[in-house]
Amino acid sequence: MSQSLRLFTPSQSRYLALPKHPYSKPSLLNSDCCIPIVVPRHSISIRASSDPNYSPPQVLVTENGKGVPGTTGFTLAAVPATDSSIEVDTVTEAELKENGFRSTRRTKLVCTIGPATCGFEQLEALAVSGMNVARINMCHGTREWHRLVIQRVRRLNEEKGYAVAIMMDTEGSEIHMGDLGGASSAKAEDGDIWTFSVRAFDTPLPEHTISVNYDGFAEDVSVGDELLVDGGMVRFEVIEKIGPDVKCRCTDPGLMLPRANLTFWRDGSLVRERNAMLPTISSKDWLDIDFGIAEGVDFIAISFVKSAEVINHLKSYIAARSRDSDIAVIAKIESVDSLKNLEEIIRASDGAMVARGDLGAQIPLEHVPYAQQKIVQVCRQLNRPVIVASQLLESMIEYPTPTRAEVADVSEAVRQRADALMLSGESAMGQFPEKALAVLRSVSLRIEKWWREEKRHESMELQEVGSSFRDRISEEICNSAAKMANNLEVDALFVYTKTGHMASLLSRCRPDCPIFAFSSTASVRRHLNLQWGLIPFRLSFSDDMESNLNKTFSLLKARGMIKSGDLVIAVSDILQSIQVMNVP
Ligand SMILES: Nc1ncnc2c1ncn2[C@@H]1O[C@H](COP(=O)(O)OP(=O)(O)OP(=O)(O)O)[C@@H](O)[C@H]1O
Ligand SMILES: CC(=O)C(=O)O
Ligand SMILES: [K+]
Ligand SMILES: [Mg+2]
Repeated sequence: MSQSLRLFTPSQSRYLALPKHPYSKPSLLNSDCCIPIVVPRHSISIRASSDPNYSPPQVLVTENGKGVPGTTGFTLAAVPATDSSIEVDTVTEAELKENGFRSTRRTKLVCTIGPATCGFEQLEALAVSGMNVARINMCHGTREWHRLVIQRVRRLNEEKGYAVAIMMDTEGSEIHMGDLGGASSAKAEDGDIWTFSVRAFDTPLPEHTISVNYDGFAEDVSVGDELLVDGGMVRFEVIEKIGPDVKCRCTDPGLMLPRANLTFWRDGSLVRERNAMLPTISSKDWLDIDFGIAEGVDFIAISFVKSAEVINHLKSYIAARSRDSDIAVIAKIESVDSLKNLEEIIRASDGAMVARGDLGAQIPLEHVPYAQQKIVQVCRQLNRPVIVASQLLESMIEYPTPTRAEVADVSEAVRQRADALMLSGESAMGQFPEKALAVLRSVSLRIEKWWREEKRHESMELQEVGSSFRDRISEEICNSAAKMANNLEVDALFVYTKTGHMASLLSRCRPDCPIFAFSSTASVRRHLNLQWGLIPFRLSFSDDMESNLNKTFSLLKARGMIKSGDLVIAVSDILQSIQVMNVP
């Protein structure tokens, strides 16, 4: 058994397990890592250490969770890289082989994971259907549940070659209802009287009672105010205040979901009393952020961002806590303040989300489409990925087909060339998560195909973003390469990038052809998976572009993903250059 073991470390360096052999090259191991591998009948996990003084890495062979006697004492030896040392997922590979470059999907897809999708097979089904990023919402579920989902996504990536990134979304401290004492929803009927209370209740809650998370609630509201649940899905009128209890009459009936957001309005405008002073990141959020850092999530999305300051604060916190981590911070634009400070917030962030659910509760609904367009545009100008989120396919929580209006809404976000579209309830707790994802995918593909059929190049005038001279050179190279790619109708752009920056600059140009982005770390590869038009590959490359290109061509040709004669433009941040060539 041991002679033929092949181990893949997280960085995909290759090692062979040699039984009872001197530990020759400890420095080749990356870091303290645990490598789960599966061989017939046995599941093996290996602990390796990069410390040269450390005794040979311990190998523990387990079967059904129990150690197998006589199987310790393996050591590791490096194996030269071979043909398969390029990493891409099987779905992309099959798509490239079958349909060619041009038809690959450019718009990325984010799925909120919930009870409907947290199983390994369900997560795998989403990955097969095109999920690029898995989102976990810290408003719901327990820490153990979140950890399990993260582990499953990791396993999927390791075992199947996907680069599904993990996004953790904070709860934020705006006003919301409690968890309904465990009920999945509560129905409010026309004329019903409900009590909204800041008291701490034991479960079960008294009938027609909703707990509210914000202590100042009962003082801030006034009799006559209109109380909106989830941005108006259900409406109440405040009729009486009795200490911590606020009695309300339902004026617009509907279904209330656990932890639904609450806003109150007076004389037609949103009331922001002391709740305007609530911190963007609550003490619970900080604990969740610590959890996210410890678990090494790829993105942390911050709810109800009001200013750039909170983003800067969080970024320095992350940097201090985890020296090598590259967790990206996504600003959720879902409040009046975030719209006021839009540019500086986006400049400070690594990306943004148009969180239309709460945004639509804070500004009049008819303002939301313009806000969306504006946020998408600003993000594009400042070279930050942008996600359009919430209610894209809301009816598919219950029904297997979307409404025409929903399809039109998805199309509009694709037409705006947002980087990514997001499913919320549709994938978290809906009845048709895979069907909903399939709709996002097919609508994206259809719109993108129209652009090609009509030869409609992207025409947005892009302002300069680079600050240093070197950055400006990279930017000019990418702008020119994208333009050349459109004019010469090349098959693909190749970009070799250490940090991912050069790939994002190409993506920003929204070229007609797909962008093959080669990076040497799995983490950069996952981050690139949120950006428009990028097909992220993991590949170790050198400073010699000639040899990088030859290596890539032969690896991709061997796997049938490109063929002789394909026209390619290559750029890199190693050697600032543009090369145009046919695949030999
Ligand atoms: N981990 C989870 N466990 C249980 N239900 C969940 C979970 N995640 C999401 N849901 C359900 O899916 C619905 C939609 O998810 P979504 O992430 O959009 O949350 P939300 O409550 O609308 O808040 P947000 O404004 O943060 O998006 C939730 O209202 C909840 O009912
Ligand atoms: C996604 C989210 O937080 C919202 O739409 O409100
Ligand atoms: K949230
Ligand atoms: Mg929200």
